[in-house]
Amino acid sequence: MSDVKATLRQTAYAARKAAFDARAATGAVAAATAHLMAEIGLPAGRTISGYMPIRTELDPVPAMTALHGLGARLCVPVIAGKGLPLDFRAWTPGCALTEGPFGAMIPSEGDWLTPDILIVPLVGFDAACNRLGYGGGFYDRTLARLRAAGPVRAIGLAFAAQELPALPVEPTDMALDAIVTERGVLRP
Ligand SMILES: Nc1nc2c(c(=O)[nH]1)N(C=O)[C@@H](CNc1ccc(C(=O)N[C@@H](CCC(=O)O)C(=O)O)cc1)CN2
Ligand SMILES: Nc1ncnc2c1ncn2[C@@H]1O[C@H](COP(=O)(O)OP(=O)(O)OP(=O)(O)O)[C@@H](O)[C@H]1O
Repeated sequence: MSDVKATLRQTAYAARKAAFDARAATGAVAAATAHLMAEIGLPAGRTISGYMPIRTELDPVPAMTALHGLGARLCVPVIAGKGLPLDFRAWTPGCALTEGPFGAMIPSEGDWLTPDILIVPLVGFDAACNRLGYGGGFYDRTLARLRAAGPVRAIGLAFAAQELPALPVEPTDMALDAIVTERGVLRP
């Protein structure tokens, strides 16, 4: 299973890099941001997790900045430890950041929040909204914990080129509620 996923990861990385490199010409980030804002709906009073992009991930910061301006509380993931769910620390536009594990920036200080909407980074996805990440299982553990506690919406954000044929699904894999790309919104 992990071999199959590793091969799929390589395919999705290459596709993501090509889409990332072309993003200024395609306008993919602005288009995906607009679809994401529409999918989220009214942000006031919500606690929404975004992420600080690493490598060639689609940049969610324009959407996070807009959502903050519309009255949402924003937060970003912080790795608590191997095999543990993610924690989420409050983020505001321009807040002080330090480098966390794997190169993702994390807020230097701030409250720990529990998101009710998650904007989820990913390497690859399929038409059923299954998600392939970097292989740490962090979002699977996090979504399992959050969904056990109450309703949450997990929205993947990706370039359309990151779509793969049907992914192998393990019992611990948590599907997303929707995936937003520059082409629109995909639902399972
Ligand atoms: N922007 C962003 N922030 C995020 C995540 C993410 O996917 N994107 N995460 C989502 O979970 C967490 C970070 N998780 C990560 C887990 C593994 C690797 C990684 O590069 N893994 C290596 C293989 C494993 C290793 O070297 O030990 C790799 O892919 O080469 C990166 C991030 C929290 N913050
Ligand atoms: N809720 C869970 N409890 C225990 N182990 C889990 C859980 N969720 C995932 N795992 C384990 O984590 C490992 C990595 O999972 P997977 O390959 O699906 O990660 P990923 O979704 O690609 O990574 P990430 O979410 O960090 O980006 C697997 O061995 C899986 O069994």
